[in-house]
Amino acid sequence: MVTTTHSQSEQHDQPVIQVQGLVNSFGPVVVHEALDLTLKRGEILGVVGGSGTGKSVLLRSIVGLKRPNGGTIDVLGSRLNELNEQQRSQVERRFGVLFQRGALFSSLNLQENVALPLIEHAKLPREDAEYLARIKLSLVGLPAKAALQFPESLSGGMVKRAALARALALDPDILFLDEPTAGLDPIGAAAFDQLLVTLRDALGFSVFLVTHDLDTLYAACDRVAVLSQKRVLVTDTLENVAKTDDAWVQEYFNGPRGRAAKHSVASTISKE
Ligand SMILES: Nc1ncnc2c1ncn2[C@@H]1O[C@H](COP(=O)(O)OP(=O)(O)OP(=O)(O)O)[C@@H](O)[C@H]1O
Repeated sequence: MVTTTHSQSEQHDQPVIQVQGLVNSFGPVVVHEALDLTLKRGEILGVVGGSGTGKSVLLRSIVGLKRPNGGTIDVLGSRLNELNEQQRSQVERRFGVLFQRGALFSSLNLQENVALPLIEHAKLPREDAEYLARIKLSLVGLPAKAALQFPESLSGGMVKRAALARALALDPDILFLDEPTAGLDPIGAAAFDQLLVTLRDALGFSVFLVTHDLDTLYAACDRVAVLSQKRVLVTDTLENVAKTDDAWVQEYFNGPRGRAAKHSVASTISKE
């Protein structure tokens, strides 16, 4: 059984992530300046913004892959920059991460791929880890026979599902997804969005979701955070964000693609 250590200071009604005054730069290039962001418990937060606004850098700062140049990041009741390495890895064990190019290992079949974090981090014996891996693979809607298949023999949608199963291997409290529907056809992308919502409802994790996909925002996100001008310009429901007086927001949400995504969700709801 996988167990997690919950911080005693963690309160149920606290946000699971609170970023305040975040600064990130690479040499002279300042990416974030006084950036604030909150992820509430159990929500799916869509993080959007123009290319190069720092969505991936923000994700990487929170999961510990980029050390911020300033500000604070509180995750699950712990202030990250005050933790020692061991405390930090305990917090990070409660994350599930699916990177855009977060490829599976091509030399391992799906069950071995998903079992890997269970063997490495939860120290489970291989047989138990692979048994749990098969459960995770079925949780994301893959047929039993897929467990023994190798990534290269599968469709893009199936690989994405398997990568999601791996991100869920350690029963994370927070799932980080970077462009999860990139490269999928619209039907595969819609199925992935639906799966994400179903799993969130069933398992109760919180989701930090970087995306360019307007359909995903409409279909899966409870709130949307817009990155612009080195900070989070606005975080609100999609309806309210779309009313924000900002050129990029207006073009993105109320331009032709935004209107099409809105219409497509409205017609799906009316058919239900
Ligand atoms: N390791 C790095 N070294 C130097 N600059 C970097 C590094 N990583 C990111 N950057 C810069 O930080 C800025 C933000 O990058 P980031 O990848 O977070 O943008 P993004 O909003 O995710 O973009 P996109 O939507 O195109 O994926 C860019 O100007 C990028 O060139």
